[in-house]
Amino acid sequence: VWGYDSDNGPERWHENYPLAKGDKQSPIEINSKDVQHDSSLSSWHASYDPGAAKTILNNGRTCRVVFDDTFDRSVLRGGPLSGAYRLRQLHLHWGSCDQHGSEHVIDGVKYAAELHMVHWNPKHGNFAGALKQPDGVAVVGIFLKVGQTPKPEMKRILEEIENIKTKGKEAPFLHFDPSILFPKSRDYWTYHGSFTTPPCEECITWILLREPIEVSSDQMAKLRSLSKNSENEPVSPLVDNWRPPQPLKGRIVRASFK
Ligand SMILES: NS(=O)(=O)c1ccc(O)c(NC(=O)NCCCCO)c1
Ligand SMILES: [Zn+2]
Repeated sequence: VWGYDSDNGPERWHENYPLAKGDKQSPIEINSKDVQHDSSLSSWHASYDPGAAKTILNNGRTCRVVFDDTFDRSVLRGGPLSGAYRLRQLHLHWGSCDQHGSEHVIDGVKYAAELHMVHWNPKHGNFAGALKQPDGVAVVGIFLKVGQTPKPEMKRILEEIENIKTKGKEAPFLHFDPSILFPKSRDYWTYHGSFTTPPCEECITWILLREPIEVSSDQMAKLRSLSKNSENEPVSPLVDNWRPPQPLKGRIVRASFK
């Protein structure tokens, strides 16, 4: 089964998931000098219902918060998107130390972690159907940087980690509006790419926020206290669950800002 170790990691995913060698893979390295400012890009808007939050779980590969996406309850619209995309889940990728952990790399900078808010286009019926469409999924990516003024909003997710230490553990996670995690600026980069995990379907419009949010080193340590093993297996820390940047293959990255 795929993972992030040397025997089942990103360099070998293509053996079982051929899409991993596609021309529109994610993440990518973004070099500001190659980015095209697109003045026609509008601003994006999230209208999330805190009541849609359901559970938080450790699936052995990430920590994920799941939302009710059975109707247009929490949606993202605008920016590069046409129509309203439903929020389905959010999860994170992080490193074994503060110096790396993000999937996208910005002008050579790797952040300590990257938070993904995953939305899908209901015009394709359901999430499984959306995975087969180029405009099926939209993921907002937020970079986490270790700093001195950590955002209190991350506290809620990190407090819950105590209850989901090992793979398969799940806990109720109610009354949570993830838009509190957004940074002040709405500036973003956007490009067309894929899931950063197998099967790596190329159905994602990526919306990467330029301004990172701050977390404390203790908060990062909390994230790294998660285990990828089940309860009665040998302890194996859940860290470095990030895919390295993939070939751009001629894709254009657009910026909403100058
Ligand atoms: N990183 S991403 O492109 O935003 C992304 C968005 C939605 C996803 O579902 C995945 N994949 C995922 O969560 N895989 C780990 C557990 C699979 C269960 O074995 C990745
Ligand atoms: Zn992700």
